[in-house]
Amino acid sequence: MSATAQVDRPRPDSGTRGNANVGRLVVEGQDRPGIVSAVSAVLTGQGANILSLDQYSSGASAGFFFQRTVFDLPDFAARRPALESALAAQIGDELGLAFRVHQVCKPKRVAIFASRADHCVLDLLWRHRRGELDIDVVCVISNHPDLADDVRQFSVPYLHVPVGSDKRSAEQEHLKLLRGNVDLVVLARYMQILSEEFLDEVGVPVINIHHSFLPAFIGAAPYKKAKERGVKLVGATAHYVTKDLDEGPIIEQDVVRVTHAETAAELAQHGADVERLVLARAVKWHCEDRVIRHGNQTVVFSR
Ligand SMILES: Nc1nc2c(c(=O)[nH]1)N[C@@H](CN(C=O)c1ccc(C(=O)N[C@@H](CCC(=O)O)C(=O)O)cc1)CN2
Repeated sequence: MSATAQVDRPRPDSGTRGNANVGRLVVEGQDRPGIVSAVSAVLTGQGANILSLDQYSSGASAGFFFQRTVFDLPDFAARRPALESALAAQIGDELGLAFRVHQVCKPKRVAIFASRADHCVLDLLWRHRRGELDIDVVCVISNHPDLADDVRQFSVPYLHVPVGSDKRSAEQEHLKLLRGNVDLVVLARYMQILSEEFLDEVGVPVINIHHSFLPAFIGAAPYKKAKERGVKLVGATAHYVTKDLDEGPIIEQDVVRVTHAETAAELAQHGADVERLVLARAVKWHCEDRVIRHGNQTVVFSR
């Protein structure tokens, strides 16, 4: 590992990072009275102490319920099976809700895809090196060789998988590298449209940063389209990837003011800062189990 990568760096005091006894519980489903009480009863009944709790109900009648709970469970690994069994019985079977449990000290394994633009992928690697992203960066995969040296400076494997006319063969190569090895794929300005088959086969969420304030300017060259439209704001959108281009559930967005005097290239420069920040927020929130997908929308329990 390079010398710079070994430099002590301030790590945000998350309070729970690396603590093997801390877990996160995400619960979602049809809303009804008493869910918060029932979830709390299961956790405390299994010896857990609730550290924080976020909850949202989408509406009085036929609404949906979403909850994220962080808890401390001594001897977590040994007691997790009993906890999940109790949740399955009392939250799943009795209340008809879906749930998932995560152990905080096991960061999500992330593969980052990039093409030629460096700002988003290098920003994620820089934030990871600084300790701002509690993730395990498994590799960077790109359809171009351009970024290899920059990425390898972060002691992260760089895998060049060219994409020609036969996109599926490239995707098959991707799947060999990813299947079973990652929990999340991040498209950091990766400029290839992923097939529906790939999205089904990769089996984990895929997050993309689109370089416009969706739903404006879907598809390629959004800054050129923005310049032609005479916009006064440019922005970026991080969303989950679906077969429908740039139509997936939005996780985070932001904008920056621009003027008539700026060229499309200058709009892109302003936008790049927003893209980096929006993608980093989305990756951080997803990997902290703060984002719950619901149809084509998301509930985000951000700080
Ligand atoms: N199935 C999906 N794949 C991708 C999505 C998505 O939402 N669903 N988002 C894009 C990212 N993107 C804009 O943010 C984007 C990337 C690429 C293109 C495009 O037209 N690509 C061409 C090839 C361009 C090239 O070779 O340089 C293509 O794939 O034919 C449009 C939008 C990432 N993938």
